[in-house]
Amino acid sequence: QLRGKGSRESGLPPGPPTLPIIGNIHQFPTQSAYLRFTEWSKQYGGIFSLKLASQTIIVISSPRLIRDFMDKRSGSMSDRPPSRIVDITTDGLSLAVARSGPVWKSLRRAVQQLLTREACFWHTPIQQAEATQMMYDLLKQPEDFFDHIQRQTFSIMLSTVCGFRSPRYADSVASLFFSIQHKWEALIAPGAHPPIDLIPALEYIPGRWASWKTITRDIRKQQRSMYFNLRDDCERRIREGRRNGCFLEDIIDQQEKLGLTRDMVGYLGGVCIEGGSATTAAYLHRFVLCISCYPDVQTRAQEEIDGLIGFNRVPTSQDIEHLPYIQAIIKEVHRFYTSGPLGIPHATTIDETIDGYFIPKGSTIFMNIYGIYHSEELYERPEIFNPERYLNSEFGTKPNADTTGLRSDLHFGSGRRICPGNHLANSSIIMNVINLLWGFDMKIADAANRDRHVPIRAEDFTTGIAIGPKPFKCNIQPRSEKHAALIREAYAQARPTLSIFEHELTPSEQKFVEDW
Ligand code: HEM
Repeated sequence: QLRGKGSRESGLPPGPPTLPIIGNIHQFPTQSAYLRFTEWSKQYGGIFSLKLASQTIIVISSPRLIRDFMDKRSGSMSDRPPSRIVDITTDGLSLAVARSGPVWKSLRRAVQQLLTREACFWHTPIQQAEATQMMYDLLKQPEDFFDHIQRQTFSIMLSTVCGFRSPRYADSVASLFFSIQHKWEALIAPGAHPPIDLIPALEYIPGRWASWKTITRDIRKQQRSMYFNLRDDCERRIREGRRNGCFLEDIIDQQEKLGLTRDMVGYLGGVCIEGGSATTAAYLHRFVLCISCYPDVQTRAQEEIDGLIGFNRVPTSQDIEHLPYIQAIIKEVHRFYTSGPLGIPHATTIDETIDGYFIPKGSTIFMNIYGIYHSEELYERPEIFNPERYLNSEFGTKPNADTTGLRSDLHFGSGRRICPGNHLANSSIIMNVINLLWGFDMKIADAANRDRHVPIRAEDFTTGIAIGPKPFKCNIQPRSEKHAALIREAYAQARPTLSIFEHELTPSEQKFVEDW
């Protein structure tokens, strides 16, 4: 039975040499797999394979192959790899990591109602009001910018999905959510836990020698408690005749038609909050990092925005149409260090061939977004944060680069699994980027790094499926007293919109809102 195990079958794409039985297990990175995958892609090309015992892994780092294989043949490319850890934690009910099949289909159909471009239009007022509170938070406690960003992205999702908000970060449901989410993402990242899917016997090792068991059990308990409580609150409000038009109310109304169980409804709310909070927060953290480490970019962006808006009003997201350099910054932050460098892995449901290679049914497919965004064949000095590249060409690529298949939203994934939250994410990003550049000067607080261009250092980033910078210090100050006054005024005007979602605040949150 063991004969041939671990070796690369003929017809598979090339890849690093394998060892008998284990294949490439010994070389598989336990963290930041995107960096190793990118090195291998330089050696083995736009498609390469790895063997983890009998399991086949395919890594695609070519935009053309992503288009031809993952987008065009999405029907057979939209499964997720089986994962015992995911099953134990979520019972297979978490949309983002669920296997394709009737459960995923029902969940995906339901989530799309919340996230169409038209539906997102209705979420704009709360997004705008939350972005305004964040500017106000930064006036009051600039040193806590990292938490203010997380609070904001979480609170937007909580309001749209569950109909109430989280006005502060410390000791709140927002901070609890992020602590669970960071553990969850780190647990399911490629290579982060023992290979129990390949060696099922590992599951029988007693818990005291297998820390993943305790972590998995804790995350399951914490996620279910949070997500099911949010669902229960919503059901209670419906029973008491106190609807407020949130997404979960619609879902509960249509539960039968959509084929959802109560557990699925709970996980649906939870996965929207998961999908929308950490990724967008990580983007904004990266934005602040890049913009504060590249002061010349910040100055140029502020000149552009001052020329359009001046100092007599706060910006709105519609201004973005007239701000080409800031549009370029938004794209460059995605390219420079994308939130999900390998996306979420897909899996094939039938045997496939591509470019003459054989891809067996059940292969795990990684889309190496980081590798594409850092390809020297596509980008001039990809390791430098340089928004100007997007003023010179649509995709920011160098002259004569082969851009076949490249698209500007690769960071949202591919095919039928493509991120359904892209419209919501884009509008939050635009609002916050414009606000921050208009209202604040951002400088990296570490004297050694000030005014020096940041290198990309993986060790400064979290590890997990979605990554962002680890907490860092940044001096954030309003650009003038006039800006600060306009922010205070805008916050006062945003209060009525925010208060629509404040019907269930705890007494201490209520006091916070009154005193803030
Ligand atoms: C900057 C922000 C965001 C980034 C970079 C991002 C990126 C991604 C990526 C790469 C995937 C995997 C796609 C694939 O498998 O091919 C994904 C899936 C998903 N995202 Fe996002 N996302 C963001 C914001 C959001 C928001 C605001 C929501 C709102 C609810 C959301 C909800 C989801 C869900 C539910 C899935 C799973 C889809 C499925 O498996 O069918 N994301 N996202």
